[in-house]
Amino acid sequence: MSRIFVRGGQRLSGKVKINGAKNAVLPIIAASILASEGVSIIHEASNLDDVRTMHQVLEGLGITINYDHSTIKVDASHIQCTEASYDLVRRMRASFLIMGPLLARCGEVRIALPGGCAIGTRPIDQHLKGFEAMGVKIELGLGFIEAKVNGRLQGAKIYLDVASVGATENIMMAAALAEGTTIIENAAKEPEIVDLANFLNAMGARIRGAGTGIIRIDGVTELRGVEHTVIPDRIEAGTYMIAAAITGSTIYIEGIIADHLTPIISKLQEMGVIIDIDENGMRVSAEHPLRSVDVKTLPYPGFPTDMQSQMMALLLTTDGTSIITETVFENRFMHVEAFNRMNGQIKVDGRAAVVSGNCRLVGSKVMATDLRAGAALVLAALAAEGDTEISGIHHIERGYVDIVRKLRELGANIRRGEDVEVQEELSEIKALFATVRPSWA
Ligand SMILES: CC(=O)N[C@H]1[C@@H](OP(=O)(O)OP(=O)(O)OC[C@H]2O[C@@H](n3ccc(=O)[nH]c3=O)[C@H](O)[C@@H]2O)O[C@H](CO)[C@@H](O)[C@@H]1O
Ligand SMILES: C=C(OP(=O)(O)O)C(=O)O
Repeated sequence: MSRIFVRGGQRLSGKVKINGAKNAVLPIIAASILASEGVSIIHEASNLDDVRTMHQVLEGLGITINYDHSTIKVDASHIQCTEASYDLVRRMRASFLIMGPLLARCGEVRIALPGGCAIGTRPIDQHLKGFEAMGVKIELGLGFIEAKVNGRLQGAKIYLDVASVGATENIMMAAALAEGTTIIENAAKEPEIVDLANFLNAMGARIRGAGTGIIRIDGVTELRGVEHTVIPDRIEAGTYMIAAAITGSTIYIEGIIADHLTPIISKLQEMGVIIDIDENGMRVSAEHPLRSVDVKTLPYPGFPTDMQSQMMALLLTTDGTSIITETVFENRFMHVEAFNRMNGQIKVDGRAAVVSGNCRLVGSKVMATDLRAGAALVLAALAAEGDTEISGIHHIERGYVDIVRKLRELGANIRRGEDVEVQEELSEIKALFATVRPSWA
């Protein structure tokens, strides 16, 4: 099994370039299903496991899709199948985002219930509530959903009980081809939603208000493929900002939209990190000790839950005690156990974690339990004394392009490799077989 090995204690320096946002490109690929003519050309489609999974999902629908050097081309003029297999959908929650586009284009879909990171129960009731309001009949089978609409989807007024990113995206895509107007109230405001709306509008959709709590979609009868460049990944950028802060280093982060990073920038500044923004990126510079701060995760423009575990790694090294409150997902503290194995002192009480600073992090064998938890362990390992071996790295590879190479280029002592013990055992077995001659030989 592959592992990431880190020897802590190196200062970082130099420049790192941010790739296209995973959470923007996935809905945009799903939205390309809506184009009944023309080819959608999507640039900055990061080379990530999740993007490859979405590629396979569309291929499974019989759509022509081609992925080459961060550019995806989708020709969805012919859709041969409206079913998404359990095998693909369980791997990645965002595959569920094909439901809205398929309902709008084909009037039916059969899709497995979604999987993804183990960070909470993650229901889909708000997606389904939106589709039902638009006239869709939904049947829940064992692990499957079957949905159908007679004729076109009907525009509706939909109030989301929680400002769900996925539900906002799924409903917005369905509504783009619906008859009449759809209004989504208490919509999510994340930058990835604005990027999706920009893509849809370029395709011919009529969407207003994306990025605010009320989105109005006037349905149109057809959409066409267009060319689009995905926004930079604010969570990848935030992760490298913390890499600089946790190692007391100065690095330059290139290719960002600073506005999307406001909640992360202001928290880090509160801690004493110096951030200089210019037109190409930002210089992040830190000297220890940094100040401890309290953090509460919230939907955008609040502090992102996808940065909570990375922030926890940093708070272990600051000068006092901090409280982190996770309000978005009910089970997103799985990384605490691994941090405590590295000599961290964190106590969890419901949705709050009390993080003791001034911690002498010590290298250890730890396991990534989800994508961001994995990234946070890499960060903690950069600051720890000695060697850390991180398993479960398939989680990290879902969402970070070349994290090992990028950190090594910044000066980190980090490599990706196979588990040494397993390798040693394998070579012993190979050596044993080499000495055994079968009787017939
Ligand atoms: C691919 C993608 O973009 N993933 C992001 C997206 O996930 P995702 O779109 O799954 O997250 P949501 O915004 O939907 O979830 C937010 C909260 O709403 C709840 N909920 C959601 C839908 C629903 O029908 N009912 C319901 O109760 C969830 O359980 C959760 O507690 O937004 C999350 C919150 O910023 C991020 O952590 C994920 O990285
Ligand atoms: C939780 C995440 O992804 P997903 O919604 O795909 O599980 C994430 O990007 O941190």
